[in-house]
Amino acid sequence: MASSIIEASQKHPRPGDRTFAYGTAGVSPYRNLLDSVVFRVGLLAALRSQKLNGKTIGVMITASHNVPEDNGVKLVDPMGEMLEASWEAHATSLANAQNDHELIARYEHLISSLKINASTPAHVILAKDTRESGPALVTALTDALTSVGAKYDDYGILTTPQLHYLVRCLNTQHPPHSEPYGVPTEEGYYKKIGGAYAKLLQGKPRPGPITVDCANGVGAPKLRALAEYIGKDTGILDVKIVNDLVDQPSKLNYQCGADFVKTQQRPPPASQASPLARCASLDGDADRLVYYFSDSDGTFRLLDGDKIATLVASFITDLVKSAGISDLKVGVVQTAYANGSSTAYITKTLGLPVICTPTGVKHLHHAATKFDCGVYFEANGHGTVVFSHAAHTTIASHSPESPAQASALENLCALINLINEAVGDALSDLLLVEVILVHKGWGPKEWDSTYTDLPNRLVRVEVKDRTAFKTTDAERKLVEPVGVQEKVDSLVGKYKQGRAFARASGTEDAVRVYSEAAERGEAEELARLVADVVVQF
Ligand SMILES: CC(=O)N[C@H]1[C@@H](OP(=O)(O)O)O[C@H](CO)[C@@H](O)[C@@H]1O
Ligand SMILES: [Mg+2]
Repeated sequence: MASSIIEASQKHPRPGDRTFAYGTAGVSPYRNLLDSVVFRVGLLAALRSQKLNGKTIGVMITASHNVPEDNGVKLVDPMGEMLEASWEAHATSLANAQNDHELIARYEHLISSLKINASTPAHVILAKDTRESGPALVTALTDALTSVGAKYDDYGILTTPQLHYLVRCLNTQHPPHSEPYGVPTEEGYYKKIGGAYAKLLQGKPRPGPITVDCANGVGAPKLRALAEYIGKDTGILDVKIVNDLVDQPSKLNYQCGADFVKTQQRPPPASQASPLARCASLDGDADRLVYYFSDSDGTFRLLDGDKIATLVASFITDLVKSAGISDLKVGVVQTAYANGSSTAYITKTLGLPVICTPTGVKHLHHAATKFDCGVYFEANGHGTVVFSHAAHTTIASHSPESPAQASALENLCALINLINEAVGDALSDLLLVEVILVHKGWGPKEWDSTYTDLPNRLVRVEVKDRTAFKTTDAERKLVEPVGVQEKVDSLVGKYKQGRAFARASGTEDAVRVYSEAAERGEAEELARLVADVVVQF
C-alpha cells in the first residue's frame, strides 16, 4: 500500500512552505495550491469510509462564492452532514505532511490510532462545481483513491447539496434505515423535491414568475433541469434564469450571486426585474439563497437567511398545529450575525425558542437536531430544516380528525420531502419559499413587512495575527486580547439598540466586525469605532 501511495503522491507534490487548514468550509479557498491537498483529502476520505465499515463518503470540489481562480475541497459524512469535527484535524495533518515519507507515517498513524481495519473496502463519491481547476483536482483525488484501492463513483458536475443528498441516499438503502432517503441519482433528486413541490401547490394559485441569478455557476443548469422536471406546461415554476454563463468560468460569482447581493446590499446588475417582482440569488455551488425585490419607490429590499428562517419557522409551526399535532417542538438556530430584529420576531411574535451558535453550518446543523423541527439559517442564506426521528414517526403515524387536519398533514409530509435535510440547499430552499408564499398569499412586500431589520454593518479588518482574537458566548464576546471586550462594550452602550462584536474569520485572514443600531449612521459609526479598537490591539 505504502509504495502505491508514494508512487501516486509523487504526481501531486506539496507546494513549498504553505500551511493548510481544514476549517468551516473544508480546505478553501486556495489558488493553484490545492493539488496535493485534494490528493491527501482523498486518502482521508477512504480512511473515513473504512472507519465507518465501508459507508459511502462524499468529496466535493468547490470554492462556493469565492473568485473563479480559487478552489476548495470538503468531505461529506454518511448522513450527508459535514465531516465530523474531530476528523478535521486529521485532514489538516495529512495536508501538511512535508514529504511523502511523512505523509505515509501520518497515514499509518491514523490507521493505528483510529483502529481502522485497512482491509475494509472503502467507497467514495465525488463531484465538482464549474471551475476550470475542477478536472485536474478530480484527477488528484481519484489518483489517491486508486492508490489505496478505494472504490469510487464520479458524479461529474453537481451542486454541493446534490452531492450531500446522494451520500445520504446511498447510506440509507439498507436496514437499520426504514426507508432510503431517496433514489441515489441526480434525476432522483429532481423527482423527489420537484414532486413534493407540485404536491404542495395542488389546487393553489401559481406562484408567478421569479428571476433567479445563478451566479454563473452550477446552479444554472441544475435549476433548469429541475424546472424541466417540474414541467414547463404545469406553469408552477416559472423561472427566468439570469447569470447562467457556465461556459465562461471567469464570470463565476462576478458581480452576481448570493454573497454579492448580501454583502453589497444591491441586486446583481444583470437582474432587471420590475418593482415588487420576486428575485433570488444562489451562490457558486448553490447552497446559499437570498431573495430581494425593489419597492414601488425603487428601494432595494433584501430578504436574507434570517427572513427565510422566520418564514419557514412560522409556516411549519402553523402546519403542525393545523394537522392537530401538539407535541413537536419547533425551534430556530441562528448565529451572532442574525439581525436582532429577526431574533426578537422569532421569540416575541412567533413565540419560538432560538439557539445562537458559532459561525459555520456544522454548528447550526448540530444545534438544530435538538428540536423536533429545527430551522437553521445563517444570515447569508445557508440553511435548511432538520426533523428529529420523533418528528418523522409522529407525523407518519398521526391520524387526522378532520379533512382540514388531513390536508395539513399531507402538506407536512410533502414539505419533509421538499426539504433537503442533509444540508442547506438553494434549489430546495427556493421551492420551499415559493410554496410558503403561495400558501400565505404573500408577495415579497408582505413577507418583508413581518419585521424591519435593524441597520447593520459588516466590516473586514486586516490584522497581524487573527488567532490572537479568541471568543466565547457563541463568538459574541472576546476573551482575548485582554481588555478589548471592555472597550467594545463601552462603545456599544452609547448607541440605541446597539450591538456589536468582533471575531476572527474562519475562512479568511481577517477579523470581522459586525454592528447594529437603531439608525443607519449609528450602525456605520459603531462598526468603524469597533474596527479601530480591533486594529489598535
Ligand atoms: C459572516 C459570514 O458570512 N461568514 C461566513 C464565512 O465564515 P467566516 O468564518 O466568517 O469567514 O464563510 C463560512 C463558510 O462559507 C460561512 O459559513 C460564514 O457564514
Ligand atoms: Mg456555497
